[in-house]
Amino acid sequence: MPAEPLSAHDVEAGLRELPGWQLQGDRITRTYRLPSHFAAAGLTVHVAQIQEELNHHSDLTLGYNTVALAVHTHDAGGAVTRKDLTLAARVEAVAAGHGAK
Ligand SMILES: C[C@H](O)[C@H](O)[C@H]1CNC2=NC(N)=NC(=O)C2=N1
Repeated sequence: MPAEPLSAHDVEAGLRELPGWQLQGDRITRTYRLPSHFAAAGLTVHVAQIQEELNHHSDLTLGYNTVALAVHTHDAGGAVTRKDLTLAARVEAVAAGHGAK
């Protein structure tokens, strides 16, 4: 079933439950800071695993000690959908375990 675009109100409500996530343009975004490059690489792999499980993929960027995500739903014309908020929540649930701030 195609994901439906969320209203601006629903996006804002969803982001209130996701500390550090924000709406930038037509994507929700978050940059995590990690204690080391290796920890950042580990979180990147973990996020990739979650994304494959959900079949929903962010633009995922590994920096020196950062992991940045930017996501919207291509199948919804680039709008933010529930799938994006679900991915964000799944990443939030594991990030601290990698030492992410
Ligand atoms: C065919 C495959 O199911 C689709 O292309 C999936 C893959 N990952 C995706 N990721 C995102 N962000 N949006 C999508 O619409 C999407 N669709």
